[in-house]
Amino acid sequence: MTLILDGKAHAERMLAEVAAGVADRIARGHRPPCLAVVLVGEDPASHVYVRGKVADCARTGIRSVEHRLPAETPQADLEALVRTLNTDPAVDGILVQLPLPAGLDAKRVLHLLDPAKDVDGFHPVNQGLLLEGLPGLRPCTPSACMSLLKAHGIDPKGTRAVVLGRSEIVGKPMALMLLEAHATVTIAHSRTRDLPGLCREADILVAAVGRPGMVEGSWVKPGAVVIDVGINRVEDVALGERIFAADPARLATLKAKGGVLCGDVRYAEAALVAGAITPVPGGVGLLTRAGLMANTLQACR
Ligand SMILES: NC(=O)C1=CN([C@@H]2O[C@H](COP(=O)(O)OP(=O)(O)OC[C@H]3O[C@@H](n4cnc5c(N)ncnc54)[C@H](OP(=O)(O)O)[C@@H]3O)[C@@H](O)[C@H]2O)C=CC1
Ligand SMILES: Nc1nc(=O)c2c([nH]1)NC[C@@H]1CN(c3ccc(C(=O)N[C@@H](CCC(=O)O)C(=O)O)cc3)C=[N+]21
Repeated sequence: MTLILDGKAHAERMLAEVAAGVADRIARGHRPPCLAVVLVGEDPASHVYVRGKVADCARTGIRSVEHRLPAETPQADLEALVRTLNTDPAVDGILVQLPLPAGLDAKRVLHLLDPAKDVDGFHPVNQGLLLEGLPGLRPCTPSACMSLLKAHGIDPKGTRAVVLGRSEIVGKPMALMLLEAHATVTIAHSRTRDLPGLCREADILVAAVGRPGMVEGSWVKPGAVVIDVGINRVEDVALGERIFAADPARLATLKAKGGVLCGDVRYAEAALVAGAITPVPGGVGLLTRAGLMANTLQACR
């Protein structure tokens, strides 16, 4: 039987833990932690994610302050806002939602953040602490994946892990965390030759690419643990017919609703082969949000 790594259940546990930590601080006379979310432009997916984060803040007792800026905001204005939030003693965590609209330099903004308020773990100081294996604010998505493995008693030690994707926010930190947990890690990307063959060697396969249904069932080693980080919205029926060939219910939803969310992995195919697998939706995404709440409490402390 394939184990379904249920992100929702684990996120609930993590949120309850954060809520207890917040309540404890308040009982001891402290103010609640405060997260500032900066959202530039009108990207619909970003608005959905930010709404989710604000809901999680409400659930855990964390105060949230949203700063919405128009897409045409000049770089200097965005940087000025970040500087203000850096020095505001009422703000514990700052999240600048990515991607930024074209014309804005995300790296320059992220480098400006006070590392102690960088709840995304994207600042070079925090990335450097992770590289050295030291405590710091760590990127939420890979932390969430590690936490999910641990909660299910899956120990990466000695396993062969393959991470698809080498971004600063998911792929690279994911590989470092698996390495820290004593896996033997390979990082694959768009120039990697023979991805299917490489994936078939993985005891733990993490997909963080952003290509719907790229990982086919035949790429998965029997019994492997499959972590699907990708969040993609598919609207093209022809594409859906290919990637959901083994998933008639999802194909029907796509046709009926005009779009569905799916990961980088063909879930229905891969679940037949894998030992354990995360669904999309209901997997890593919810945990990423819960991890952000945990990081905000940590930054506040
Ligand atoms: N669940 C969650 O909480 C989160 C989900 N995501 C999702 O995860 C996915 C990845 O996000 P992110 O890391 O930011 O994406 P990026 O676009 O920054 O990185 C994608 C990576 O995938 C690689 N890649 C692209 N195409 C291929 C291919 N055909 N074969 C092999 N590798 C390929 C790229 O390689 P190269 O470097 O060579 O270009 C790159 O390293 C997205 O779907 C995103 O929405 C992201 C953050 C959080
Ligand atoms: N500074 C920054 N930090 C981020 O952490 C960050 C970001 N920018 N930009 C975009 C990506 C993506 N991301 C997700 C968060 C939650 C879900 C999530 O809640 N997903 C749910 C539901 C999704 C839905 O219904 O649309 C699920 O998978 O079940 C997904 C993806 C955070 N990211």
